[in-house]
Amino acid sequence: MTHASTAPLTLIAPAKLNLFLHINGRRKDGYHELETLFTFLEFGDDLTFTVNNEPNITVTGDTNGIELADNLIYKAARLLQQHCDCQQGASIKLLKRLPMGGGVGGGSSDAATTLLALNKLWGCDLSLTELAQLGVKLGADVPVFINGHTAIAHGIGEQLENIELPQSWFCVVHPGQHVSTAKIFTHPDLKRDTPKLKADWQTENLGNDCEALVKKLCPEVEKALQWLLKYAPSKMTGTGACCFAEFSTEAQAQQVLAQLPEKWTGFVASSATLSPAHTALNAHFEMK
Ligand SMILES: C[C@](O)(CO)[C@H](O)COP(=O)(O)OP(=O)(O)OC[C@H]1O[C@@H](n2ccc(N)nc2=O)[C@H](O)[C@@H]1O
Ligand SMILES: Nc1ncnc2c1ncn2[C@@H]1O[C@H](COP(=O)(O)OP(=O)(O)OP(=O)(O)O)[C@@H](O)[C@H]1O
Repeated sequence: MTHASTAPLTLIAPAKLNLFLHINGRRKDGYHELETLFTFLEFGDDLTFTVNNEPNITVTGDTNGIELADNLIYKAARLLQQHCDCQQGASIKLLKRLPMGGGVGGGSSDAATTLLALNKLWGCDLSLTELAQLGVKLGADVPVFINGHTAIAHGIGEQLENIELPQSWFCVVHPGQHVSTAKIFTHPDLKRDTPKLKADWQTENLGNDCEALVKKLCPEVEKALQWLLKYAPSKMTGTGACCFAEFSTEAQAQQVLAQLPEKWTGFVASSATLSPAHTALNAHFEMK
């Protein structure tokens, strides 16, 4: 039985940061074996879902020129609808805050929030494991957003080991350049030979294997990192272009953001052990 609900539900699709990112090798299918630490930020896109009893799916709002069929929100909704043979549809409105191609996982997070929300709203009742198995078809980063917990990822990024981290504050800077994930992962100069971690790793000592190549290809990323490093330990996230500096208080992070050169954009947010999408979804369905 489905539980149709016509009241709109708004959920966040949070940003992720890769607190380190190691590339251990390349598989025959072209995908890379990774070790990376994912955390979520209390900052992201907003998605508003309104269920309808027709099977059509619409995506409106800040679609930024992405064709409906290419939008990861639409792809996620269709995938779930087909997988569950669901007769309902949805109107989905997007408020985009996350820079596209920024390394903060905006597209993957939008897809995961869509799967999480419609799974509940359409009454599909898939487990998180089943949703993650569907989600990985849309992108290697989707399962971590479905899992919803700070985690070390292995494999292509889909094998997750939940961990606890103390809360930090981050100043995230987008240096205006769009970096194609595919371009970085197919580049001959990418470092792909970092050995697997030993048990006693410390986040602060570990870097991002994509950083040297992206800095070479995108001078603005190098400049943004140099600028952030004046204030605090800083790294690039994912395949860039966003870079982040870590602080123990919000005030310290805001002080740095206030001095951001005008040519760049940025935001301050705290980390969250549990994805804010899960927190909001759990609160909504407990209230019902
Ligand atoms: C680099 C990270 O952002 C770290 O969080 C992700 O692993 C990328 O995840 P994503 O954007 O969801 O990646 P996908 O959309 O699946 O793939 C984008 C491109 O990156 C390459 N790719 C991705 C993940 C991975 N482990 N190895 C890869 O080589 C894929 O071949 C593809 O050409
Ligand atoms: N809803 C969406 N939001 C953002 N990008 C989307 C969306 N749907 C499709 N895309 C496509 O996905 C591409 C990657 O977008 P995204 O913002 O996830 O990159 P990213 O932050 O670098 O991701 P990652 O860190 O996972 O590599 C975009 O360039 C865009 O063409």
